[in-house]
Amino acid sequence: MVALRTKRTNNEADEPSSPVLRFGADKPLKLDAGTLLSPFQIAYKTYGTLNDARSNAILVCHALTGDQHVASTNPVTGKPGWWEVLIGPGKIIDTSRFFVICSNVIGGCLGSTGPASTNPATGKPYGLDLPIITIRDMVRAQLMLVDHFGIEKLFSVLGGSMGGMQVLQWASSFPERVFSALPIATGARHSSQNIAFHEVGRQAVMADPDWHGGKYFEQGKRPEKGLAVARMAAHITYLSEAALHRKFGRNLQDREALTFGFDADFQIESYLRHQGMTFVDRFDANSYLYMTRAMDYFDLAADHGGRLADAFAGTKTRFCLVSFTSDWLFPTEESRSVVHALNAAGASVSFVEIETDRGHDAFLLDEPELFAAINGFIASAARARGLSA
Ligand SMILES: CC(=O)SCCNC(=O)CCNC(=O)[C@H](O)C(C)(C)COP(=O)(O)OP(=O)(O)OC[C@H]1O[C@@H](n2cnc3c(N)ncnc32)[C@H](O)[C@@H]1OP(=O)(O)O
Ligand SMILES: N[C@@H](CCO)C(=O)O
Repeated sequence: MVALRTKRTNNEADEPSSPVLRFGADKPLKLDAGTLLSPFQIAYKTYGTLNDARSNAILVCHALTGDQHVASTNPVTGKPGWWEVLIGPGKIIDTSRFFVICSNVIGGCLGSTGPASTNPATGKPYGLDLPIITIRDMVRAQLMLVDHFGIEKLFSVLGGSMGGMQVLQWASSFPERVFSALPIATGARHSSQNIAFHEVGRQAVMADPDWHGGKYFEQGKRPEKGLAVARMAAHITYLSEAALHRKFGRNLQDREALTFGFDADFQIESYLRHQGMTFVDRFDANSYLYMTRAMDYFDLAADHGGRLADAFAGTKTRFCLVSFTSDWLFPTEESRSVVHALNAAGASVSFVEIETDRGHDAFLLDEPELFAAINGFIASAARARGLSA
């Protein structure tokens, strides 16, 4: 695998107490694209201890640009784990009680096989020669990891956004392996508008002359400008108009007056430039193409003859769906249609819509109502599973 940039460090060396582990399956991964991925590797982290009955495992699925560093310092950014507010000893997902697994998805760029990995056929990075990866492929790979642990049934699978898509895919493809499921700020398909935004981002990457048809590593280049623009556009969709107004309004950035030029006069411009610049330090451009494509292709109803309820036929999994009022990327209607389908399938399902102006990325923030919903759902599922408090 090609190292992304100087900021990237050796994960294991950085965190001896909580190392990134690597799993290499001894059989190939059958991809929806019709080919086999072999060999392949999953980078993952675990927190807590698997009990003797192997009944306390929680799989956390990350979003578009997330990673396995869910509950401990991210060695690439030096920031806390992306759900460290939620997961850890004594926290809502209490790792002194549960065994938490979080893996970097296939196609990603934090240690699992992705477009920056070496293609065994050429000895060079795959680039666009990596087959398209789907949400179902990601889940099939995670299943091999779960099998590797000898876990028959996951106590819970949870995640937001693209993580929520994986949760729904798990519950649909392997219902007997999932006791409870918590899909947050997600939907059973990617909408036309969402595909449109992703296409803008991909075109920004591909228009960067440093992209070189995806073979930029071989040229010693990276399409940083294109990727930064892609992230800037995408980042707007993770927030809400109300939150942007509240945080930035029309405030000027480090100046008293407009400059009558194209510098970042406004705070919001400066903020977006910052989001774009910091993103390219931690993410690979080709991975961004693959991750966005995986979300675009996701359509659980289409995989079941157009009837979403059939994706969950006969399920015994307990579900809790969560949406946010200001999320215009995955509006509440998307969650509600999953709830309707689960009701039609006779599933056990609860649903919470949380009032907030923080938009789609509210699931990554300290949202008391979100935490209360997760806490209540996990506690009730744990009682039903016979896991003592
Ligand atoms: C689910 C997973 O798997 S994790 C996914 C990967 N991670 C992410 O997507 C996180 C990136 N997303 C974000 O940071 C999102 O903005 C949020 C919504 C989650 C964070 O929200 P908040 O905590 O409210 O942070 P906020 O949006 O204000 O951004 C803070 C950053 O903007 C910077 N910033 C704020 N105002 C300005 C400004 N006027 N000019 C320049 N930079 C600014 C801050 O310095 C801070 O920078 P840092 O993150 O490098 O420290
Ligand atoms: N902001 C998050 C969620 C996007 O859906 C991410 O980049 O993964």
